[in-house]
Amino acid sequence: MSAKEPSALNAFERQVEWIMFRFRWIFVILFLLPASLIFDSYHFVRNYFIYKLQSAPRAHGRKVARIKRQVREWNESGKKTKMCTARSGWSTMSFRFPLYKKNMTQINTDQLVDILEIDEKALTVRVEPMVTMGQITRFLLPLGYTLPIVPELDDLTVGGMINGCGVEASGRKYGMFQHICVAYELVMADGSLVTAKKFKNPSTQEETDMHTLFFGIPWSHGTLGFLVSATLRIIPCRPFVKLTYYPTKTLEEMEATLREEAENRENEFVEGLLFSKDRGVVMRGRFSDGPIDNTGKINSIGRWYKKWFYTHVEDLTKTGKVHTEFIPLREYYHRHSKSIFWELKEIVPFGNNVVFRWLLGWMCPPKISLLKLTTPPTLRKLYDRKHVLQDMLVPLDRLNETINVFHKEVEVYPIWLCPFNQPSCPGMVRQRSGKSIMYVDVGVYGITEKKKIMTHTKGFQMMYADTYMTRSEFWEMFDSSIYDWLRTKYQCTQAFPDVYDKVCKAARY
Ligand SMILES: Cc1cc2nc3c(=O)[nH]c(=O)nc-3n(C[C@H](O)[C@H](O)[C@H](O)COP(=O)(O)OP(=O)(O)OC[C@H]3O[C@@H](n4cnc5c(N)ncnc54)[C@H](O)[C@@H]3O)c2cc1C
Ligand SMILES: NC(=O)C1=CN([C@@H]2O[C@H](COP(=O)(O)OP(=O)(O)OC[C@H]3O[C@@H](n4cnc5c(N)ncnc54)[C@H](OP(=O)(O)O)[C@@H]3O)[C@@H](O)[C@H]2O)C=CC1
Ligand SMILES: CC(C)=CCC[C@@H](C)[C@H]1CC[C@@]2(C)C3=C(CC[C@]12C)[C@@]1(C)CC[C@H](O)C(C)(C)[C@@H]1CC3
Repeated sequence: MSAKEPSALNAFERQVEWIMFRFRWIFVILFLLPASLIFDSYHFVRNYFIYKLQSAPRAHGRKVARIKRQVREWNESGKKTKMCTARSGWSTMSFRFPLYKKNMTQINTDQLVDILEIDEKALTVRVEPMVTMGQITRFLLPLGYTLPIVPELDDLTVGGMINGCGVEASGRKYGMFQHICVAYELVMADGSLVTAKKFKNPSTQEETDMHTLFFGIPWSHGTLGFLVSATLRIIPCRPFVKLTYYPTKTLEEMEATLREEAENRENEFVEGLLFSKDRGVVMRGRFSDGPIDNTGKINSIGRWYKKWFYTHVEDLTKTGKVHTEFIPLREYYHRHSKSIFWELKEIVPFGNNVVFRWLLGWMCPPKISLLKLTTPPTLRKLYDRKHVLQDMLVPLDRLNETINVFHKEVEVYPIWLCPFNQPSCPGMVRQRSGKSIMYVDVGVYGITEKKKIMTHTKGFQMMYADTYMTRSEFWEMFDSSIYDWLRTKYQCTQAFPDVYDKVCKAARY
């Protein structure tokens, strides 16, 4: 790790920065909360009608034909620049704006926003890539199904979760988002439409190729082709999660409890939160029909007047006692949305105050995309210097070591701990042990006075976060064997940038 150079700001600039940071809530409350509500209501009504009219499956063919035509036109016009999606930088769920988009041919995938079909026999759902997590849970839960993995923030998209990556507390059982995918429909660089999927015993060259492509897509950030639909596994669910909180008093106890619960086959969800290096809580959840056996009460944490989830958890750790309660399933899935993990406290410092919650909590949270769109450059610079955003995926036995590094270098709490199962299969994220290994996502998000640039860390880094790696460090972390082969086979080198050129610091503002 190396220290970041302090930028030379004069006293006036610092004051402007400080005022913008401290009083951003005025703008957020007056403009962004109502705008977010209008935006979400519009999409809710639109999706409702599309669902009722059942028009999405018919429209899908037309949308795909349009994308194929755009790619063919790019081929015919001499392949002057490389291609990327036309999704605007401000609407993506990462801190940075992708600079690379300006100089590329943008292929419009923005209309791919619908759920296409549910197959209750095969237990799958077919969706377009711009479908969001909030949209999926709203659709599936009333039917008694859920995705095995629902990454927290409502606006995360299926395309982002597959081409980037997605983790959630059920990862202990199901792995990462890519591991619940059954098939990808892709428009390739030559304008052809292919379906990449897993074959038990690929028998033809075509099947072998599609099998390999299936493993190559996750983490490739749209540098192999355009995803136009994905078939995802679904599982039956129940209306509540029975959640038990185990407070821990040392890092060793946290690691041991997290491992024990993550390896317990009866658990559906396991997640940890560290509030200081030693003090934390492990939460284990199981599907449930509610408090029929008097083992706890219902806590509707998603209601507008309820405290932010992580503060509720912290209060429970202070009692030092094991606690059990029942949380409605959808509210559990989106438990970190209302407070944007713990980021909203920097933006609306009194957002968790009981009066604010009762009066305006129903409009929260502001949409991340609108927050991003309206972040002035001055504030971006401040976040650049003082804000840490890191998700490190490390084997669970490295947890202690990783926390010690984060504690020494940035000391930001809470820290999010999300165990997930990493199978030994090919792809960019690769462990070659031949068996599945329990990993943990160590998520560090927040303002710090001690910001350092994380360069040498063992494990895998999620690429939406702050990355300062060189090209060689990047390819030391990720496995390029399938990726390079697919890039050559499908003429991607001329059509798309290399994944490093999309995620490195220079490519993002
Ligand atoms: C010069 C060159 C030529 C190539 N030619 C071809 C080719 O003709 N056809 C082709 O398909 N690929 C080809 N590839 C890609 C090749 O499949 C990958 O590079 C290779 O998979 C990585 O090598 P590996 O020894 O680590 O094998 P692995 O990646 O471990 O495994 C080989 C294949 O087995 C399957 N597999 C392995 N583990 C699992 C698992 N847990 N679950 C399900 N499936 C699994 C995957 O499909 C994988 O592609 C080529 C690569 C190179 C560099
Ligand atoms: N719980 C979790 O796991 C969380 C995960 N995240 C991270 O947030 C990131 C951003 O999410 P989100 O805003 O939804 O996604 P983005 O729009 O940021 O997409 C991420 C990448 O995937 C590519 N991509 C997206 N859709 C397609 C498509 N249809 N075809 C080809 N490529 C595509 C994009 O390519 P292009 O550059 O061409 O647009 C981009 O490089 C994710 O990658 C994830 O890692 C963030 C918060 C929580
Ligand atoms: C793997 C997991 C669980 C990741 C969670 C990531 C979140 C904490 C990230 C994703 C998007 C994110 C980077 C964002 C921000 C905070 C951290 C977020 C929410 C904020 C809201 C911080 C304030 C900034 O001014 C700005 C609005 C630009 C960003 C937007 C994106």
